[in-house]
Amino acid sequence: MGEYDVVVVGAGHAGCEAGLAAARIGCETLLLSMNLESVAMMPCNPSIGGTGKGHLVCEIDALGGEMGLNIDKTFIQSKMLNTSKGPAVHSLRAQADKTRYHLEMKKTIENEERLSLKQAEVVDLIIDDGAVCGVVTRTNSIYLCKAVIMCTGTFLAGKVFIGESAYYSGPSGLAPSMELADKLHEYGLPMRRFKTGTPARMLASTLDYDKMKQQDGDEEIIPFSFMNEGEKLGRNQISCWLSYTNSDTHRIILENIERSAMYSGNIVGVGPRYCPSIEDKVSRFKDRDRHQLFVEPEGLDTEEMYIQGMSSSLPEDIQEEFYHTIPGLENAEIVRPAYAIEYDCVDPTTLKPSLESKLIDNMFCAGQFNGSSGYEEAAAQGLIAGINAARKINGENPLVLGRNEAYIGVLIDDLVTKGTMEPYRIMTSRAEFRLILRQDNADRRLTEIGYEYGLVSDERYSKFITKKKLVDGEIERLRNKYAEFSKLNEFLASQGSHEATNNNITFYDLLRRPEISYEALKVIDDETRPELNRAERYEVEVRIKYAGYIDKQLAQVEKMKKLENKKLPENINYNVINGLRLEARQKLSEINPISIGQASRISGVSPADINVLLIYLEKERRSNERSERNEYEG
Ligand SMILES: Cc1cc2nc3c(=O)[nH]c(=O)nc-3n(C[C@H](O)[C@H](O)[C@H](O)COP(=O)(O)OP(=O)(O)OC[C@H]3O[C@@H](n4cnc5c(N)ncnc54)[C@H](O)[C@@H]3O)c2cc1C
Ligand SMILES: NC(=O)c1ccc[n+]([C@@H]2O[C@H](COP(=O)([O-])OP(=O)(O)OC[C@H]3O[C@@H](n4cnc5c(N)ncnc54)[C@H](O)[C@@H]3O)[C@@H](O)[C@H]2O)c1
Repeated sequence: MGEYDVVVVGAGHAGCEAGLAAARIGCETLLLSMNLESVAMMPCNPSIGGTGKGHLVCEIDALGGEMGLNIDKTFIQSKMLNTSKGPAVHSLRAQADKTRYHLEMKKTIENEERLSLKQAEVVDLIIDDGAVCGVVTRTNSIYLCKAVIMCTGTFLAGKVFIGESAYYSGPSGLAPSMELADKLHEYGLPMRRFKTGTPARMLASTLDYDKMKQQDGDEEIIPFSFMNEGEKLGRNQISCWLSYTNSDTHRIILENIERSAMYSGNIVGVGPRYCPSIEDKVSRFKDRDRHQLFVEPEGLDTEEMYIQGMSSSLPEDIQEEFYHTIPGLENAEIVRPAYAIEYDCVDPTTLKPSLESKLIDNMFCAGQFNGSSGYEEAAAQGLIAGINAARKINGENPLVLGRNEAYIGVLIDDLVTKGTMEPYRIMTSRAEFRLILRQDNADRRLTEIGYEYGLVSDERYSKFITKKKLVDGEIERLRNKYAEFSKLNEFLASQGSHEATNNNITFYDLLRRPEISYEALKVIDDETRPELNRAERYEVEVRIKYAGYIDKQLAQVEKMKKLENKKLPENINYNVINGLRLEARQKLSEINPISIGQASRISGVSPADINVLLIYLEKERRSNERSERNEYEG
């Protein structure tokens, strides 16, 4: 039916980024989805971002991906979370209009040069000499290609559970992908069974809003994309609502717990620890007398409300009973019941850091297929898989982001190095260099890389360079500029700064005081102060206020880099290296790390094993040097 450079299987959040990235880099790309209604579909929470996830979206954007731009077009409420904590964990979260999010992404894909979107179910791969070179669809069409990107999400052998009922299905009543799942097992890919769940949806007009607490978005809109300015994006259009479970809710759930598919033993898949079902929360945290839940509109043109925090696999009659005990939901009409879904995914330790399979050449993998959970995690991997499929075709080295460069680096390194026994969710606590991996500096960390790899447009790049120059210039100006002594102590007192000074002091040092903001300095600053926008002012302030901590972290990064730069050859035979423990030999052979740094993060590889590897590398280096010299001399 056709020949392409890249075929992407699945047009969820991973597949959309993968397809766009490969096409933007110059590959003729085909994006196949079982159903075009599932393009960038949100089968669960109608929101993008949140703790850790907001960071991923900013990074995707800085590299030239689409998720940030798409949510900026379609958000209906925006909120910065964790503002009472340090800037490292500030996380942007936006409610999306679910349907508009899907339609806007579909439109972007439809209008992208070199990218074709088609509805088709892939049922098999064509593999020649260990490398994938095409796909076969249910209607026996064959598409040949140089690389395939697997992004099948929760559809692969999807099975839905509601109480005692269980049936094969994809999410939201869509068809599951069964044949492809069988083929992947046949090809010997080590597959896993994971599960996830979603709460009920309720009819907005049947809720009692007087009994719930209104949750409005922020006054000031902060965009996800570095290309946008908040003031131009529109405003918050909806409210969310906060309510709580109570002892009646918990009693009903506990009395019927055996009827939950999770507890009856029907579900074999492992669920996400950090998005537990309400059954899990009530049974695991028995001392808690209530759990909070948010009622969130799914869009502007629908009456459906999402009940965040209350996913379940209890039967429908029990769902009716326990949801109705919640203040505000007493008379709620359930329009879609909560359900759990089990699906197949691959063991991510069988992937290289480029996201290419170690078992089938030219097959790249991304998203829920790799054992992660979440739209943002999926999109981040999709982007990298798209870039690396294109680079492999062009004979170039893959893009592998370090743990010090991006949350995307942390996410992929965790998956391919440590593996995961449950759906993996990103969290700020998973990153060791949080203070340098902030949302606000994602452009500084990644836009040049995106430009070099061919994804960032000239327009984005020049916007970034202008911002960089402005911010760096302003920091330099503040470092060299002294406050006028006659105005100083009066200013300090006005800011509640008790530490008066008898010395001259620079604006830079003034700004290091926690109680003094960049904005406040304006009154003692003169006309040389440049006009900065919100993002630029924020970056200036954070970089000065946290300079000490940031420098400390950068020094740690330098240490880590030494280990990351010590590359391990791909064909190393760990079984013949003396001194390695048996477990280390097995794990190192399985993961085949690319560097000493990656090796040191494999569970089961001890510091003593790392020393053995370092000695081995040094011996190899000397022996290579000797043979080179001998060759030269003789
Ligand atoms: C019930 C439920 C609850 C969830 N809860 C949340 C949540 O609250 N928040 C959250 O962020 N994430 C949640 N998730 C997970 C979230 O949906 C995924 O993490 C995210 O959508 C994964 O993106 P993806 O691109 O990997 O896969 P998906 O979005 O699932 O997309 C898969 C795509 O692959 C296509 N496809 C599959 N097989 C084939 C085939 N053989 N041939 C052609 N096309 C194929 C599908 O049509 C679809 O387009 C939930 C998922 C479900 C179903
Ligand atoms: N819910 C599930 O069953 C499930 C299953 C799989 C994956 N996930 C993952 O979970 C993420 C969604 O997780 P979640 O359900 O924990 O929600 P979330 O990550 O969006 O977090 C919700 C939290 O956001 C805060 N919040 C602030 N303002 C809010 C508002 N107006 N409305 C709602 N919450 C507000 C609250 O602290 C609340 O606890 C997805 O990104 C996905 O990765 C969830």
